[in-house]
Amino acid sequence: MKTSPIIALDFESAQTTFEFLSAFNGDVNVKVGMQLYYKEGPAIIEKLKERGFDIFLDLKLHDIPNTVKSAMEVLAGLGVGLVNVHAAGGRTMMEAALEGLDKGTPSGMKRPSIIGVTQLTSTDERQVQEEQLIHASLDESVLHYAKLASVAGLDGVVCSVHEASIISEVCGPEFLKVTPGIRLPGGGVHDQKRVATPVEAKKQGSTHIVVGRAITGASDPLAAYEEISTLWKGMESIG
Ligand SMILES: O=C(O)c1cc(=O)[nH]c(=O)n1[C@@H]1O[C@H](COP(=O)(O)O)[C@@H](O)[C@H]1O
Repeated sequence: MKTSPIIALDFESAQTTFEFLSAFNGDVNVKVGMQLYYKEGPAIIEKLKERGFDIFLDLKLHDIPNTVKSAMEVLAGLGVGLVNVHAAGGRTMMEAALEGLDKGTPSGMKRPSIIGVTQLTSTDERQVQEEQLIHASLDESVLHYAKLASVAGLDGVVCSVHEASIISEVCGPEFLKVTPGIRLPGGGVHDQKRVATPVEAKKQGSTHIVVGRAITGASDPLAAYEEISTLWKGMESIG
């Protein structure tokens, strides 16, 4: 997947999605999540591919290994660039996901990259301790899941910007660190807990940023995208 920001297409239908995308060209990366995929099904992927977009299909699979393997076998045929699972599903489940992807990728096509969600960016320290009853810090939990994903053979993880640097140190700079929770300085945080700016994301070693409402909710989405993209890419030439 290109390193451009990934726009989260959290829209209710194909119609609103394509109205929004009419201002953008195929150079942007897009993310299709549960809402849009459950509404429109695989057809939305085909339509986005026709427009030339690279696609992150964010369905966050988490089930028994056999079910995840079979589902990944189906998703592998869609021609998306990136898919994900919850790392909390465990090593065997992640290995099964990878096996399903390998099996389902049509010959001549590249296997989609696969990443494990560590701790959602809407999760904070208290929830890890009290709700998940994990007797470790949030950072330790994220790193634990990143190591588990790495051992299972996954290409990377979803994490917040705040854990990207330690994950790079432990799992290597090539290991994907896809970071949502991106906001411009002073932007609304909404339901996110671990947020950061595009500049911070680059400094901390994120390989990709996922941006939804900071772009889709802006009065001028294209201008917001370009501002975020410039901040994100601008750092590349420095660092
Ligand atoms: O896997 C994801 O994409 C994801 C993981 C995570 O930990 N946090 C997270 O926000 N996301 C997704 O990233 C997007 C963030 O949207 P905004 O908060 O509007 O920028 C949403 O589509 C979420 O579903």
